[in-house]
Amino acid sequence: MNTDSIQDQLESLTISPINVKLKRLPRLTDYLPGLQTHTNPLQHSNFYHHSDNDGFYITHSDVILRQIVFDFSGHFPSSTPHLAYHNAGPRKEILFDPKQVRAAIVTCGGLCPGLNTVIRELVVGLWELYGVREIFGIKAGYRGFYSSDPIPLDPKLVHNWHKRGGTVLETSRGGFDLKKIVDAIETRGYNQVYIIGGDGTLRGAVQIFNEIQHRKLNVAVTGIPKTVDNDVGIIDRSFGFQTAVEMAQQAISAAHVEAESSPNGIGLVKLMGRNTGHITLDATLSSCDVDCCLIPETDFYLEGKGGLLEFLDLRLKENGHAVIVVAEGAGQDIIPRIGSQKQERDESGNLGFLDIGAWLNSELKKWWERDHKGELFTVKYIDPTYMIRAVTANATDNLYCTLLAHSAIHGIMAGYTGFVTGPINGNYAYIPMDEVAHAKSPVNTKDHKWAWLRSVTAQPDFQRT
Ligand SMILES: Nc1ncnc2c1ncn2[C@@H]1O[C@H](COP(=O)(O)OP(=O)(O)O)[C@@H](O)[C@H]1O
Ligand SMILES: O=P(O)(O)OC[C@H]1O[C@](O)(COP(=O)(O)O)[C@@H](O)[C@@H]1O
Ligand SMILES: [Mg+2]
Repeated sequence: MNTDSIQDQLESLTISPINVKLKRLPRLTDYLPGLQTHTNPLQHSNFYHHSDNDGFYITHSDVILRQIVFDFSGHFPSSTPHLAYHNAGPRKEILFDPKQVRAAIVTCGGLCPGLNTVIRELVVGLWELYGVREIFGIKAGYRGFYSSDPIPLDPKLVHNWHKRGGTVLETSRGGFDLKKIVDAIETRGYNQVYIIGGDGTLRGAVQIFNEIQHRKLNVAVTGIPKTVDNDVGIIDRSFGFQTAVEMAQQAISAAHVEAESSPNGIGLVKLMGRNTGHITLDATLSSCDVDCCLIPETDFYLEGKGGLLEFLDLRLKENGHAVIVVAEGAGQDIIPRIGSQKQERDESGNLGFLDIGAWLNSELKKWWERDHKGELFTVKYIDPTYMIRAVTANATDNLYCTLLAHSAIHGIMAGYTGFVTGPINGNYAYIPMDEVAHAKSPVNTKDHKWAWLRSVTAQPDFQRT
């Protein structure tokens, strides 16, 4: 169909009913049917003006479609159901009496810019929007539930936390003991649990939620997805990611300056990215200084036709310098392991990596010595690791963290449980927690963005012919 006829067709298109499948969210009333409802205290707030039909309150029938891009040339609407999620936001009726709420907040896993903003906004939101007065911080990750006393939190205490990197509550890996955690939740009398963490944390949160249901406790659990690597699926992107990309760019700029300022200079930057190359990819695309971007989602090799060394040889001849950016999880298969060297795991069970940056640095030097002995050459290796995540969130991420925190509060107050809040197509949605805990988000090397990267760098595709 040509463009004009599609235009004509769209001008008068009637869409027949779309086949939508709404992702059901667990609610406390699923297993505690007698719970009383309360009017949302925002109804009496001086700051929020709302009437019944101004759209301020979100109803259970307000949904967000997962897929918003369609092919109108005959495939829409299809018989395959379109997934939909509940829209986040305040509900007119809530399932908690704010005076009875005892909220617990915990941060788990690695750091990410914006953690303190989420904590701050959970505290301020619970306190100011709903009038909750019992809010507790759990120290140092999951183990804090059973191994230390909680920290009472209030808006005064947290007022400037968004200006600090890291997490004031502290975090840790490992220490997940389901029975001890749920026992502690029960004994301490928490009835709202806010768990901020990545895929591992969310898998633990699903178990906590299941155990709470099993014990029929009046406790709602929500997850707030945190990952500097942006490797959690379904949501548009994770908080802190943009900030990390900005920081990564500083390292790339420095590598570029160093490389440009030496004959045959190579700038080599290693960035975070355990299983995904999102930070590396976005930092490369936004810097425009990178000659080759290496990520875990695609293999690469050094020697021979179409390899990295041949490519660098050409770039150095053409430009006199080159910049390589590599994600920490890339190239793990090509680094030789010494003897019985095993891949170690951290306390959470995540595989440790061989150092791709240090290995490339040494291989590049060996290559030059072998093939270009006597010619000037330098590699400047920059490994900013923790510098890209141990910073405060930028303005965009701060705003994002605030909306996430408030959305999580509204959802829990409405009696939803076992859910995660996150943006889908730019709108905040409530998503079943077990779905997010298992959804990955690799870089798609078949899509337009990766093709764009390849066109910007003109790097090899590393497909051996
Ligand atoms: N499959 C799992 N089941 C229960 N708890 C888990 C699981 N995976 C990780 N955890 C716990 O979640 C916390 C954070 O996990 P980790 O993988 O370190 O970070 P992240 O949540 O950022 O992925 C740790 O306390 C860890 O013990
Ligand atoms: O903090 P650690 O244990 O040194 O871990 C570093 C890892 O943490 C990350 O920043 C993020 O990992 P998580 O999302 O699992 O917390 C990875 O990019 C990196 O490999
Ligand atoms: Mg993880």
